[in-house]
Amino acid sequence: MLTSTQERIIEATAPVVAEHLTTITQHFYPLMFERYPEVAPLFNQTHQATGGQPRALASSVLAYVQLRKNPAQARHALETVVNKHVSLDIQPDQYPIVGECLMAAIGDVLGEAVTEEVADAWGALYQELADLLIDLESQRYREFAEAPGGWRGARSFRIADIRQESAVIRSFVLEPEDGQPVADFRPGQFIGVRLTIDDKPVYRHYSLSAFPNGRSYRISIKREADGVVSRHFHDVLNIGDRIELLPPAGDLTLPEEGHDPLMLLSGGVGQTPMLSLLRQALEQGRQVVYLHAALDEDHHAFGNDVQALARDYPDQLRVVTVYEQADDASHVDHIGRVDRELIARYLPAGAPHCYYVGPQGFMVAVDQILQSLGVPAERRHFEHFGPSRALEAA
Ligand SMILES: NC(=O)C1=CN([C@@H]2O[C@H](COP(=O)(O)OP(=O)(O)OC[C@H]3O[C@@H](n4cnc5c(N)ncnc54)[C@H](O)[C@@H]3O)[C@@H](O)[C@H]2O)C=CC1
Repeated sequence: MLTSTQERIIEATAPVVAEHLTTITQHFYPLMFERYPEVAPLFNQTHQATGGQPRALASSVLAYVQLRKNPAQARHALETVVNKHVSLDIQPDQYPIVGECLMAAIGDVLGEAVTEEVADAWGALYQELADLLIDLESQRYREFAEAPGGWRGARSFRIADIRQESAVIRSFVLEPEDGQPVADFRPGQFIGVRLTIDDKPVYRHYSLSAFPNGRSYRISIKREADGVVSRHFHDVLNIGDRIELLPPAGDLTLPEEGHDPLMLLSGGVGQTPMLSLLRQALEQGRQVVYLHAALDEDHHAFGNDVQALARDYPDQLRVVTVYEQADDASHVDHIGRVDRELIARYLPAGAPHCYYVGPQGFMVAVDQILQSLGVPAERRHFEHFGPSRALEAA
């Protein structure tokens, strides 16, 4: 609980902190990595270079400052952060490190404006936020550990199978070394992966690309030319190699039951969370349009898996395939990029929920088109693979 003096100080200084928050968070990360190099592997360094991570932290802090008086809304706003933390197995003892470095960064950026009282109020606010996150995360760790096939922390898996799905995407089937069952996840969720590369630990999370089966998990990874971990998966790891998995998490999920029609739209490797969402939606008896956009035929992954579902659910599933480039239009529904006319043609009647994942430009385009077609925000669901950001044109 903040004292009334602390509350007053937060209110008075929030606008100036908000104004400088991105500068503060940009300063914060290098400062933290210098003081505590052991936490650096928890952060994808590419997202530092692009500024995505500092922007995401700034917007979470801002959202919390604005919503903290309404606990339900504050918890909802922090859901994405909690999911990322769970998939990295973030623990309570890491919060004081962030708190200390964030306060130091605020002091460095705002200078003399940060009196002892101001620092004390913001320190208390950080502690309130940290306590809430620790509480939400420990609940999630407990629930997963108690589920049949669940665990706490890292569990050791072996690569049981590898399959090339397209020119750039490869699937890895992961089975636990202990031979015991693995817990179900919610279709659409991702899982934390911990590996050692050049003797250093690295963490990532990847969408689970196959439906829960109790025995194994599957992730499907695009090889990125400058991606340290994706190149390691593609170029170094083989069947039989060991990796560690952290709990699954993520809120791009369907309610347990539902009958509203769905439109799922994916671009490129954004199809990974869609595959299990699609199957779940069909099992729920929903009408589904699944639109997938790929660069071309060589980059089109999982085409056979989706066609198999279309055969199993002929009355429920409509598959729409879009290639940016193709010589022959006979086996695609559209050549080029998604546009308003295309989406309008396939958008299910009624009040559909729409889920979309793809490169930023794809998601921005889809979001704007759906909005213009009258799909309200609460029926538009999307997820960023890296730090969250607004769907604004780059
Ligand atoms: N939700 C997320 O955060 C995701 C991020 N990505 C990232 O995006 C990058 C590219 O991913 P790839 O799988 O190689 O995609 P890609 O380059 O193979 O493109 C996939 C599809 O998206 C379409 N597309 C791309 N930009 C578009 C735009 N501005 N408007 C409309 N359609 C557009 C392309 O025409 C193509 O059909 C990668 O770095 C990847 O990590 C990819 C998928 C999901």
